[in-house]
Amino acid sequence: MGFILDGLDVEDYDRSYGDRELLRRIGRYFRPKLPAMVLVAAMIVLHSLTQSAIPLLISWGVDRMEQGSVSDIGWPLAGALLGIGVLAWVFNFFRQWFSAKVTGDVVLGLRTDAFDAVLERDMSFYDEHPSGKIVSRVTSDTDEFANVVTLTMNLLSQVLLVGFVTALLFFRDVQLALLTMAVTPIVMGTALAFRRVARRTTQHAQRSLARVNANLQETMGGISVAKNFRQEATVYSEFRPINRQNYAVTLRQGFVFSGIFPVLFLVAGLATVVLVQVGGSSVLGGRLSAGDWYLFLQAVGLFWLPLTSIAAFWSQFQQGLAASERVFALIDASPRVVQEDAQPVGRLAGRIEFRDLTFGYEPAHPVLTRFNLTIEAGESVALVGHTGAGKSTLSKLITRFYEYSGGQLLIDGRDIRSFDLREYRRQIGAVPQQPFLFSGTVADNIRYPRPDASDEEVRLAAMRVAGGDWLEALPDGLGTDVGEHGRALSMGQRQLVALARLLVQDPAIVVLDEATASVDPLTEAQISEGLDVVLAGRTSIVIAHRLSTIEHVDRIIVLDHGRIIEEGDHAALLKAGGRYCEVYNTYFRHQSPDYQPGTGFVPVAK
Ligand SMILES: Nc1ncnc2c1ncn2[C@@H]1O[C@H](COP(=O)(O)OP(=O)(O)OP(=O)(O)O)[C@@H](O)[C@H]1O
Repeated sequence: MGFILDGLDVEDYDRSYGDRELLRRIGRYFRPKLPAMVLVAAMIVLHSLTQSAIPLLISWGVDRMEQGSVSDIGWPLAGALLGIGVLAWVFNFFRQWFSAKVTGDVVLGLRTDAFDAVLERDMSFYDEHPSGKIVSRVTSDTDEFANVVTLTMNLLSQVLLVGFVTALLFFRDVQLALLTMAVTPIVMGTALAFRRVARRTTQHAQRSLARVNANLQETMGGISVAKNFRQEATVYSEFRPINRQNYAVTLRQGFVFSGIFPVLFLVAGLATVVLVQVGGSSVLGGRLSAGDWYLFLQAVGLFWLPLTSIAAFWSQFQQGLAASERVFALIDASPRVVQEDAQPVGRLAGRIEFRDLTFGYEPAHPVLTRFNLTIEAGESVALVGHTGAGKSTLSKLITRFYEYSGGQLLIDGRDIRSFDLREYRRQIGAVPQQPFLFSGTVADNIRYPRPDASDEEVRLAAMRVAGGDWLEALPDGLGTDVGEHGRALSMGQRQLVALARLLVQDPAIVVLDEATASVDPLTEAQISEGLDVVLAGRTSIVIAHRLSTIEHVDRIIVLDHGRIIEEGDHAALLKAGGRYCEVYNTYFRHQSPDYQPGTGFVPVAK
């Protein structure tokens, strides 16, 4: 069992809602659909009425035949049955049509809300939860919920049918009707007992599907790395147990679910046997007409099927509730980045001050402790330090992707928590090491931060980056399709697009993680030139990987284990012979144009 359930634990944002709370939430999505639902209800009533009229008509026919007048009623009876059959078909058609519309609209609403929630989540959420699992909540879980909505509509119709048939049975013969009813609690009781186990196995199945999705998503994302390192076998061996687990869990779910029907049908079959026996002797004893007996057997047939599906419905209903619970948990996941106010931001000058700031991805392991740093408006700062020193962490706090636990982060002297977050982020230009491009053209990507930017603005922005020479290397210039994730462009070209995109955004503060990937000297020169233009007049924090950057910034900050251990400009720091020289020797020395292997070390004072 251990293996089967490994890794299927709840996510930390999962929560349990009471059934009533869940139904109330679901009800909110149905409320706007009330008129369509009234129509569906009307169609359900009419359909159930016509369906229960059929055995009634036939039983009347049987009684008449018994009295020897078959030729009188043969054709009218056949005509009436055909008419009622056609009516039942029409009512059913409209019921299905309207209920498909209601279901579609409700799922549309739920999925939109789930997607909005996904967009709203903090970056920390994405660090902690694999994107495949999140995708699974937005897709499979909302689908699961849709199934339940359809089922609920069917159930309503079946409840009505059972209601009509029960009334009919009591009307014809109270004793036989009571006998039929006696079995009902057994059927319902079996279904209720089944309810718990069904819900649990379903949750496991949903979680294991989410694991499969997460694994697939990661594999697709890193397929080039896997192929590069010839790790296909490892990827496969990681996927195999997850896939096997999904198989085992789904099989178990199937086993549990398929268990209920044979049990319910057995109970129903035994009850029918009793009714045939008791009803048959009543007919022979003259207490019941052959038509009534026929009606009973037909009605019982009509009665059991809905009853068993009502009972089985419980488990499927639970399945849908579990799915909706997961979607609501995603929608309700509480944000960690909390703004205390939503003050208008205005145009920022860009002064940044970390004041006694404490932060850790996990509270128990702070990355920054009482950290202090002031960056003046318009200043360019390079962050250097060994891996894990805390460089990206500083940029993630400025972009407000993460919440800090102590101290203050002030922008232009104002608490970052007091800003309208959307407005604030519009003035922060963040460029990751590998700029992400969306499918579309180069122009679409440059326009991304401001969709209303004119073609001319886009062209000017592109021209300002290295004089626009880089566009000549693209087959269709600005109209070139960048492919999925920008794969049709070289890494250097993607960086140039990202720089032009920043110019269109026109942020007050730029946070840039320089690419480590080497590009050809021409593109390198174009990127350097582009950077000069983009960073001019803005506060810039560059996680520096290029020698040309550290040589040109106003100030270099050397970080180590979340502390500033040195700061100053390139020349002064080299002269000081401190920790900066170590970093220089490790990361930048070989980028010098006069570099010869094994030379260019700067002495480090002991
Ligand atoms: N999402 C995360 N969850 C948990 N810990 C993290 C996360 N991101 C970074 N850390 C930890 O925080 C510390 C600082 O990491 P950070 O990414 O800021 O370093 P860095 O100086 O930018 O390193 P690099 O040059 O390798 O990008 C490291 O110990 C790292 O392991």
